[in-house]
Amino acid sequence: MTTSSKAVLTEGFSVCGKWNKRRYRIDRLLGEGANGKVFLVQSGGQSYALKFGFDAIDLQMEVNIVRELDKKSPHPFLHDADDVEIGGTVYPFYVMRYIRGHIPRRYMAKNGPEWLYMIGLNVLRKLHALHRQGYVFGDLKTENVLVSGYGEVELVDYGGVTEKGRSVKQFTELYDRGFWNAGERVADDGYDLFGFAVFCLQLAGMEKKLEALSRSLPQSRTVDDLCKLVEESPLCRPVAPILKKALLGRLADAKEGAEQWKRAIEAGGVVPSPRKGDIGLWIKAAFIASIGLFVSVVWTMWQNG
Ligand SMILES: Nc1ncnc2c1ncn2[C@@H]1O[C@H](COP(=O)(O)OP(=O)(O)OP(=O)(O)O)[C@@H](O)[C@H]1O
Repeated sequence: MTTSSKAVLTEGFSVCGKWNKRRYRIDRLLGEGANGKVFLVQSGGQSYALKFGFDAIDLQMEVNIVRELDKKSPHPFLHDADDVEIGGTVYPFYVMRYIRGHIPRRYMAKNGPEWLYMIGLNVLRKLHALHRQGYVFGDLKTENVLVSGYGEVELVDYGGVTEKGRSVKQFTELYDRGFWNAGERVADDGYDLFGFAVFCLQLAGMEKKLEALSRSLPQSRTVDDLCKLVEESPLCRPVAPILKKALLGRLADAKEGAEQWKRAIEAGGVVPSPRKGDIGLWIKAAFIASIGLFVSVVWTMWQNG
């Protein structure tokens, strides 16, 4: 199988799978990383995210992981995996649920920095769910988290997901425990929790200082410097003890992290409240959902005589 990053795929272009014969119309580019390009596509009146991989083997490994995780999920993430032939070259791709959301920075710019607390709590809960299945996310970073609604989060990019106990296969240096001389690059709960603390520092306005520290000599990079950044950041203050424990590997797991985080933000009175417009939307959505439920109950009763 040959792959290339040079495939020119633009709006309006249709991709038809070589094996499954499903057709996807490209709407727009959602994002691009080191491993592939992700497009918003339409098929059968539904929106999906379609990822073209730059490396066929890496993409296949990613698909295998998503398939494995889907086995225990009530909402499957993977929709299709196939190849497409364009101009005589075969490109592998997979199609997944489209996540409507913004990267945290954009969400926080729109809604306020205090949303860091809700986003953080929900990321810890997502990590806990993944860890319970025996995997570590690996490449946790701000680009791989999408936020919507009341700070709800979804993790995207399963390329770094690694079975516990193995070497982390895909990571980003800035978030990597090994890079900061704070532990091994081995998939355990603490690896993701370390990345989570750096993720929070990034969102709490410490990105320039983090970048500067990351340029220092490898032997002089220490976790103590990261702990100092936590102390320096006013936004981190209510959750500082938890972030420091995450950096120092002193949290038992993401569940403990989430419980402590929740208590800290409640005690600190920093739980963000939804905007008025959003409350209205929720009430409307709940009302519509209850009508739907009522109609389906009446329908079922009528069907059963
Ligand atoms: N299911 C999805 N729904 C919506 N947007 C998505 C989805 N999957 C990916 N994206 C967007 O596409 C971007 C790139 O995707 P992805 O991270 O999978 O690519 P990558 O090449 O593996 O990236 P990296 O270099 O970070 O490993 C993401 O940051 C996200 O903004």
